[in-house]
Amino acid sequence: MHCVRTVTENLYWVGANDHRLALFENIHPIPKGVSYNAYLLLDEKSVLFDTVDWSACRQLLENLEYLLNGTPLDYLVINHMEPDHGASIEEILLRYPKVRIISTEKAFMLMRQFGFHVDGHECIQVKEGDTYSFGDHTVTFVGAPMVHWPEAMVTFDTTNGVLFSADAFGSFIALDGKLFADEVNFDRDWIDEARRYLTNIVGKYGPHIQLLLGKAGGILDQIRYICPLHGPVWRKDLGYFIDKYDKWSRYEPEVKGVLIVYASMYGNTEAAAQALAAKLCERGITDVALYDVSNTHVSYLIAESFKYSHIVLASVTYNLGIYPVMKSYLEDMKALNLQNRTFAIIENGSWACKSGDLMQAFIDEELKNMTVLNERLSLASSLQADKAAELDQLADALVESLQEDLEN
Ligand SMILES: Cc1cc2nc3c(=O)[nH]c(=O)nc-3n(C[C@H](O)[C@H](O)[C@H](O)COP(=O)(O)O)c2cc1C
Repeated sequence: MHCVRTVTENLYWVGANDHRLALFENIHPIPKGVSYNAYLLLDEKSVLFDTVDWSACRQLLENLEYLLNGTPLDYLVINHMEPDHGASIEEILLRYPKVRIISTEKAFMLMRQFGFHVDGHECIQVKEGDTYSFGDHTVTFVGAPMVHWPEAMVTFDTTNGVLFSADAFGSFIALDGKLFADEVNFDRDWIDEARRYLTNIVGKYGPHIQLLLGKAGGILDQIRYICPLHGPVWRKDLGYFIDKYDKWSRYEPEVKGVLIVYASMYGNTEAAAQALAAKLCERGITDVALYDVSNTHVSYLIAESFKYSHIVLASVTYNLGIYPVMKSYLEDMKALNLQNRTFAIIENGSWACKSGDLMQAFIDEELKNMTVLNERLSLASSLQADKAAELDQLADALVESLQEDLEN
């Protein structure tokens, strides 16, 4: 049975939802699922924009069969061939052998690498600025390399103002009947997962997103719909989401507040993290989030690190090193290019405390444009009363730095 939604006149969402996949890219938990979006335009010619993951192929085929109603599929536009969108290409080619495929040179190369068997079908190679008409609708193709693979492009329909934005403006969470961002409470229920999607999947490529935003900026007044490959379609308040993307891709914090991430085996470092959180709240800084690095998947920590302006790292020393899970979180920050944050450090050790110096060195040497506050809290096994003044100094320094940020 088909399951489709109308985007706008003659344009349909023909994708599917996935609640079975536990790990996106086999690494990021998606407890609320994900959607694979594909779109069908019924003009003089019929055009399918992208396909879906192999697990959702059957639903896509039923949706196409219903809407095409016995007529052929004329074109398949592949904006992004990564297997969660491109895996069903081959099945489409088998079912609709006369379909012409439109994509970039690199995408065709990668399709062949992945064994999608496009040869023998008409492959139309397009590049930045090329246009194509399907009848009433004329589209322009715009390169979007590294958002999120090198072959990616986006397609803009100049007739109805629809931007097929590939992985840009996507989000985790299955749609489950809803299609538009204005049909959900996005700022309450979706923004955290949208941030987690963007920062972990494409976070490394901020400058490439900026490039794409620059291109979109030139036609902003013409864009009426943003149709991404995951998550809801945007038709209202586009500026809200574009502004988030702008901040994330410039590595600018969204919130002047404090993220505290602690690594603790027996609870003493955790107690110091909790005491600091209480001191901050007592000083009126209530935008404080606290996480145990050991039981929080790093994708959540990365998303929160992109959100907050200040990050406190509290770690035990472990075999003369940083606690391994904390180290891995720091490595992820580096891999995803996080910049422009202010850090504070709490260290703990029972006989040879090293974690503070090591974390400081990592931030200074491996990360870009970071500041580390001088006020470090050093613990010998547990937080004792004689450290009360140091704890206060750390809280004061964080408040002062936040206030400086707020004034700028
Ligand atoms: C396996 C293991 C290795 C440790 N290695 C060190 C070390 O190299 N240097 C040190 O000063 N403390 C070391 N510690 C002590 C911890 O850094 C920390 O002081 C202690 O676990 C108390 O903090 P917690 O309650 O937050 O876990 C180690 C503890 C464990 C369990």
